[in-house]
Amino acid sequence: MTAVLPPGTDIRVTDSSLRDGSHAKQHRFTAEHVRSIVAALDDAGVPVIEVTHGDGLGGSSFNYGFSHTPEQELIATAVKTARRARIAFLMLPGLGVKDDIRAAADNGAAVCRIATHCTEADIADQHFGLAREIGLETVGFLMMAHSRPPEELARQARRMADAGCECVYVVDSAGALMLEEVSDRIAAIRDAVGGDGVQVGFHGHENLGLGVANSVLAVRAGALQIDGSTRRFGAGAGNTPVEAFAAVAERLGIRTGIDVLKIVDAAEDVVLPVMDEECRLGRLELMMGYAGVYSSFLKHADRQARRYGVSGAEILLRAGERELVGGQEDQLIDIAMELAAEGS
Ligand SMILES: CC[C@H](O)CC(=O)C(=O)O
Ligand SMILES: [Mn+2]
Repeated sequence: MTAVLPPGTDIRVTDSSLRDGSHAKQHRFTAEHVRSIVAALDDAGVPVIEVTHGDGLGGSSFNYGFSHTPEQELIATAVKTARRARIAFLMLPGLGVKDDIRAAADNGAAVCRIATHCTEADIADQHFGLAREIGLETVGFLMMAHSRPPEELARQARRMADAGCECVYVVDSAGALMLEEVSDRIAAIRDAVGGDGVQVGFHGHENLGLGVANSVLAVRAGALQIDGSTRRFGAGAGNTPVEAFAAVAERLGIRTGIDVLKIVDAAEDVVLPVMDEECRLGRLELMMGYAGVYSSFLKHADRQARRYGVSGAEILLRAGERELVGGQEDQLIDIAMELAAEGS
């Protein structure tokens, strides 16, 4: 079932605080965190709330970081707590498997979001197929979308749509896309798949401070689904802040269905207290947007910089030059060792 926009809205917002924020929280979410955040977002009218380990189903591991609480328990808690919102989960084929999708559906999740690197949509064929078969709504993530031109993303989007994806997202994993670079990508995908009723979405990060502006341009180019995280609770400098986006959208006449006063209270009184530290646009975060590095590499790069006594910014610059993709976090160690050997 392609996402039907909630009555009286122009677009649908998905809040990713309890999934992308898992990177910032080093995957230490508890059931109580999920209960309090879902209750507040649901009350503010956020229509979709994503809950999973930061790296998706099956992400709890030595490489990515172990979850405090099993993610299926967190998903079940979110489903029990939400009165109106649909609960979504993320999965990266290979990290998560089809049985994980079945388990999330059994726990009541309604939206299955499947993420691949933006050149590798074909690895998700069977996962979209299964998700549709068991009645889940499907969303596809083309990650690191800054790294490929609009026409290539459009070809990958076609592949996802043919496999059963109902909304293809341009995912600015590195927070590196700037303004028209977003519009052009959204428009190319909309032209490629929109005729078949497939929607287009945008997932932004704040590493260049452009999350809200990029999201507005995405809507103007035809995106019907927009991601954000309340209080920017996400990887890197965080995601497009839902409360700021809701306020700007309202001023621009774009109806999100989110109550601005309630979401700013949720940001301040409920989400902020759960964060270990506020997501900020500091040196390393900015460097991720500048160099085009996966936002979820932030904590890993920072850890290796301290361990080897080298510059975190230099690590990120090299990671950008090498076009590292998700799953290659261990190469940050190699880069840190190289820098240490070079004495820089
Ligand atoms: C590792 C999954 C990743 O965090 C998905 C995402 O939110 C992104 O690429 O921005
Ligand atoms: Mn993200």
